[in-house]
Parts: sequence; C-alpha cells; structure tokens
Amino acid sequence: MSKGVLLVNLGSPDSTDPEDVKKYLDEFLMDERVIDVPYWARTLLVRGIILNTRPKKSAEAYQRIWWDEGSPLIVLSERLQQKVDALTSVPIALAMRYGKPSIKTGLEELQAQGVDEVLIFPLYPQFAMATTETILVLAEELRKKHFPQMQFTSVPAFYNHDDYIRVLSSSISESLKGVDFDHLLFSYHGVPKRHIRKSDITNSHCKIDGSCCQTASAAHQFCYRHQCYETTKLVAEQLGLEKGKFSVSFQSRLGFDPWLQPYTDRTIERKGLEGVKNLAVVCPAFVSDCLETLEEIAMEGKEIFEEAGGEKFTMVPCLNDRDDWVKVLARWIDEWAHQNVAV
Ligand SMILES: C=CC1=C(C)c2cc3[nH]c(cc4nc(cc5[nH]c(cc1n2)c(C)c5CCC(=O)O)C(CCC(=O)O)=C4C)c(C)c3C=C
Ligand SMILES: [Fe+2]
Ligand SMILES: [Fe+2]
Repeated sequence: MSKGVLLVNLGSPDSTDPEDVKKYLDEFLMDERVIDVPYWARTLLVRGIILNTRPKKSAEAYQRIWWDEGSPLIVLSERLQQKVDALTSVPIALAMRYGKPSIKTGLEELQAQGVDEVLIFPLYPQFAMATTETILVLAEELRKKHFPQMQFTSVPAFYNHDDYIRVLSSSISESLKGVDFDHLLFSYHGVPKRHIRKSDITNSHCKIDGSCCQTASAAHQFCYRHQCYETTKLVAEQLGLEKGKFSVSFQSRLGFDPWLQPYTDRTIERKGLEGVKNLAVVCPAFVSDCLETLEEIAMEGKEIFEEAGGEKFTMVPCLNDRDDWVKVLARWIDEWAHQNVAV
C-alpha cells in the first residue's frame, strides 16, 4: 500500500463578499455536529434566522483581517502543508471541512499520486464533535462512496502530547519575552455545554462542574473541556507560571444556549476592571491564526480591555508554520509512514 496524509482545517469563505460568507456559513452551520438539533429546527434557525443577518456582520469582520493572498487561515494552512511536505517522505495534501479545498478534492489529489492508505490529520489539538468528529465522519462517508479502495487512520487529539506542549510553550515564551505581563489568558473556542455531555462516552461522568474534568475518567478521551484545561495545566507547568497568573476562558459563543464558561469577552473586561494593566492572550485551540484570533481577540479583545482600563494587550500568535511545529508534524507523520515497514 502507498501512504499519504490529509491535513484538515476548518475552512473559510471564498472571499469577504457577504454572498460567499453566506454560502460558507450555510455549509458550516447546517452541519448536524455544529448545530446539533433536528434538521427542521436547524433549517429554521440557520436559514430562517442566522443567515438573514450574520453574513453581513461576519463579512465585515473578515474584511478587517483578510490578506492579499486570501483568508489567513487558508494561507497559513497552505504554508504549513508546503513546509511539512518538504520534510516528509510521503505526499501531504490539504483540505478544509467547509469551503475549499474540500476533503473530497484532497483525497482525489492523494489518489492521483497512487496513495491508498491515508492518515487523516485534523488540525485541532483538542477533540470536539464540531471539529475532529465531523471531519472523521465526513471522510468516512466519502471513502465509502468514492474511495472504497482506500484505508484511513486518524491522528487523535494531541492536547497533552509532549511535543505539542513543548512547541506551544516555546512559542508563548518567545512572544512574551520582555513583556512583563500581569496575567496570561488561555482563550479556547467555546462549544455549547450540551456538546460536552453528548461526547461523554460513559454517559455519567460529565457534570460540567468545577471538578469532573479534573477527576480521572475514560470520558476525557473525548471531553473538549478536560482537554483545554489539560493543555493549559501542562503549558503552565512547563513555563513555571504561578497559580493566579493565568486562567482559562472560552470565546466565540453563538446563539442563546449555555456555552462553556467563563466567556472570554467578559473575562477580558473583568481583568481590566480589576486593575490588570498588562494582559497577554494565547488561543491554543487554533493551530492557525484566523478570524477568531485576529479579529475577535487581537482587535475586539484589545478594545474591550483598553476600555476597561487595561494598558498593554499582547496576543500570542498561533503555531502557524513555525519551524519547530513543522518539524514535529513531519516527525509524527514519518513515524506513522515507517510503521510496519521492513528495514
Ligand atoms: C477549536 C476549534 C473550533 C470549535 C470547537 C468551533 C466550534 C463552533 N464554531 C461555531 C460557529 C462559528 N465559528 C466560526 C469561525 C471559526 N471557528 C473556528 C474553530 C472552531 N469552531 C475557526 C478556526 C473559525 C475561523 C474561520 C476563519 O475563516 O478564519 C464562525 C464564522 C465566523 C462568524 O460568523 O463568527 C461561526 C459562525 C459553532 C456554532 C461551534 C460549535 C458548536
Ligand atoms: Fe467556530
Ligand atoms: Fe469533563
């Protein structure tokens, strides 16, 4: 069998035109693992309500961060793919769960290179039903329908992997060198609390209280909240951050359901009001900078902080195409590619 890798990120609209943003949001929000209500209710909510107003607002946000080459998330993912490809012995393709290049196109690209054993690599450190799971489900549907001769393996969430924690810690200490920050906020993309309960494979562990994510359980293999706290704990240990000097929050909530708390916007405001003058923020749920980091945090978050009395706001960039990150990905891939190969 011939091996190859499909890196998969979230995806962006084709342009900042509200019509393109609407098309992208339709594909994204009509995913049953993102808005997980019955089809009729999702259609009513997404196509009857959200898509009437949100595309215009989101298009304006995309306009504030868009690059000449296109969406930062796509451009940065392409750079990552090219650099990893240059270091590995197997072909590396790139796909997006929503928008272009699609997962089907990515698999076709690998197929054209003779690949029939594919490592599906969701570019998310923490597992979530709205990210990792939806990629794996769609990839399997496509395999059955269009690529029955292919075999898939997938990379599990790497939220606590030593290599990831080391690279993330280095990126934070480099970005914050000489920045005498009072507090470091680890802001993760939020999800509705219901998603956490649904992903609880024990059906009994998750309480979303202060303690369940710290109590050992098989549920943690698929618990986004546990994995976010674990990444934070391991990075804080590696950086020697004292208790109270850092905290966790969840950003980007949508709709009226309760999402994971504390919310990032309110946390940033509270920090400013409490007298924190120098705040640093890192967003470890994203491996590539995107709308949610460049606009929601670096622009809106900064403004909220300054209005609340804060003075210095430092944003730590995502891992993007850092050399140490590229090397780690290339090593993980080569380790997989050389398994079971007689030497
Ligand atoms: C850890 C990664 C992500 C999780 C978990 C996630 C869940 C999630 N997101 C929405 C709704 C929206 N997210 C949007 C943008 C967006 N989300 C992620 C990642 C995760 N989402 C990224 C990387 C991006 C940026 C994409 C880019 O092009 O840069 C958007 C679109 C923008 C907007 O209108 O705000 C929406 C909508 C839900 C509902 C959800 C969990 C249920
Ligand atoms: Fe999102
Ligand atoms: Fe938990």
